[in-house]
Amino acid sequence: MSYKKIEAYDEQATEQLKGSYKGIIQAIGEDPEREGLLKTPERMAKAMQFLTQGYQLDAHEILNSAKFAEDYSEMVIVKNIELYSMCEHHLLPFFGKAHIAYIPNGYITGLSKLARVVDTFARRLQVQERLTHQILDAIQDTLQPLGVGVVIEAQHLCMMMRGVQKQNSNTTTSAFSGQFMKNETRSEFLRLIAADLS
Ligand SMILES: Nc1nc2c(ncn2[C@@H]2O[C@H](COP(=O)(O)OP(=O)(O)OP(=O)(O)O)[C@@H](O)[C@H]2O)c(=O)[nH]1
Ligand SMILES: [Zn+2]
Repeated sequence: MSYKKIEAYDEQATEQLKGSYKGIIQAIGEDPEREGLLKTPERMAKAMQFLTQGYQLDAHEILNSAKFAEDYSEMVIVKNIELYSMCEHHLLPFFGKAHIAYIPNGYITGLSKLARVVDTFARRLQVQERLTHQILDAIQDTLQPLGVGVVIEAQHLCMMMRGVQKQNSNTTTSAFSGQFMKNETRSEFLRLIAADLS
């Protein structure tokens, strides 16, 4: 596998994040020197690097690493790909499911690579709309299929734990290209994932 995976944490980033998180712990009135919190800045530093590892990943490389010539031109759908991301406004998680479809045009990709592309863009500071488009663009640019459809449904903790405090709101975003601009193709995709949409 040629693309980069996070296997070791960056020492400089870890040190910088540790210092910042210690400051945050102090600023909220806690004592970073008490036993339970001693290792917390380091844990947080590593957790944050894990949650933002998408910046180290290249979606084009991922898709190209398993791009196969294949004479299949029906819709390929991978649905219910779970995702965890972080809203760029509050750095609180949003999480849900992505559904991806494409119609090959001479090339297919490894199915797991579609899920990896979701993680590549989800593990960054995001808004759901941009996440949806970035996934679509990466697949469209790399495989140049006849069309791509991406639907994401997610719940945003910044709307649940704080702020407006709505526990049941679900946000759905979608992006379509090529054949999916046609009503018939788009409807087929939406019908095939409908059972999983809430
Ligand atoms: N469009 C979009 N908005 C988002 C996303 N994640 C969070 N938000 C919203 O970003 C907005 C930021 O609004 P601001 O008024 O600047 O922030 P705020 O004062 O914390 O807003 P409240 O959440 O309403 O308390 C909020 O309405 C959030 O619900 C996202 O993925 N897409
Ligand atoms: Zn937010």
